[in-house]
Amino acid sequence: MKLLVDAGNTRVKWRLSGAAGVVGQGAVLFDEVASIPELANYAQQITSIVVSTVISEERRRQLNDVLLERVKAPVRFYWAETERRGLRNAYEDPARMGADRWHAMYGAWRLCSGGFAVIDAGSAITIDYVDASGMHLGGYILPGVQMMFRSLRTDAARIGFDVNEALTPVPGHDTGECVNHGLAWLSSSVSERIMKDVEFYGLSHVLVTGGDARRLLDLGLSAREIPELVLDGLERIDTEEAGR
Ligand SMILES: Nc1ncnc2c1ncn2[C@@H]1O[C@H](COP(=O)(O)OP(=O)(O)O)[C@@H](O)[C@H]1O
Ligand SMILES: CC(C)(COP(=O)(O)O)[C@@H](O)C(=O)NCCC(=O)O
Ligand SMILES: [K+]
Repeated sequence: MKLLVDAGNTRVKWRLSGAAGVVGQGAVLFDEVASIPELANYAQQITSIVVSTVISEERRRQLNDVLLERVKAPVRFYWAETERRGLRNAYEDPARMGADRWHAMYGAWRLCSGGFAVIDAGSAITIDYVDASGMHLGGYILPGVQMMFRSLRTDAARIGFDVNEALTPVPGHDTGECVNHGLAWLSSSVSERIMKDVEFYGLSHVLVTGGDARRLLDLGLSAREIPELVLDGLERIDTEEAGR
């Protein structure tokens, strides 16, 4: 069995894959990784651990140690690349790109024929466009919704509000509404702009993933949600590398 891990800045998404397919998968906070039941239950059957991560080097080492305490199997980390099977990275220095972005793009590349947009609504929101030839046109990095709520709460003295994540992008009549509706309005504006870009670049597919994907969909993004797109791309890459 193979344990696949997508360790983002908020949650660690994991998948246990066996010969017959997915045995289990889930998402936990970083500090909860040690308590994933499948790690203990399948420790003897896991023969490799495969990781895509964007966390700090210190946390990467901690994650590596937590996994190895429970599972005696080789851990392999995969990072963003210049090119793979026709998908070409726009970054001059691909090592600077978050591994999750490359793995999500690769998952989409293997899934779709034609150009596509990939949106990963996580701690940060990433948007990447790839044309039908596999050329990465480039992308955007935006603060995620929790990051935006936190910044208002910590950086503005007189803004007190309860987060209710109302999905009503209409003008607010008090501080709480101005903040909650404001972020809904901003998210709906992002969704609308993505749809305009998709038309402008002639892309055929829009894929969305991440913990806040549903929010963007509810605020107007017309896209196909693939919750485990990063893990899908990571699994394909590891399978290809194993076959070399
Ligand atoms: N159980 C949860 N715990 C934390 N965040 C969650 C949860 N469910 C949904 N979310 C939302 O998902 C976002 C994190 O998405 P995720 O894709 O896990 O991020 P990352 O890949 O950066 O770790 C948070 O900003 C939050 O709004
Ligand atoms: C932009 C990100 C923080 C998104 O990560 P996440 O929100 O999923 O934790 C991550 O892709 C990253 O650390 N990127 C490095 C910079 C870059 O991609 O150019
Ligand atoms: K992510």
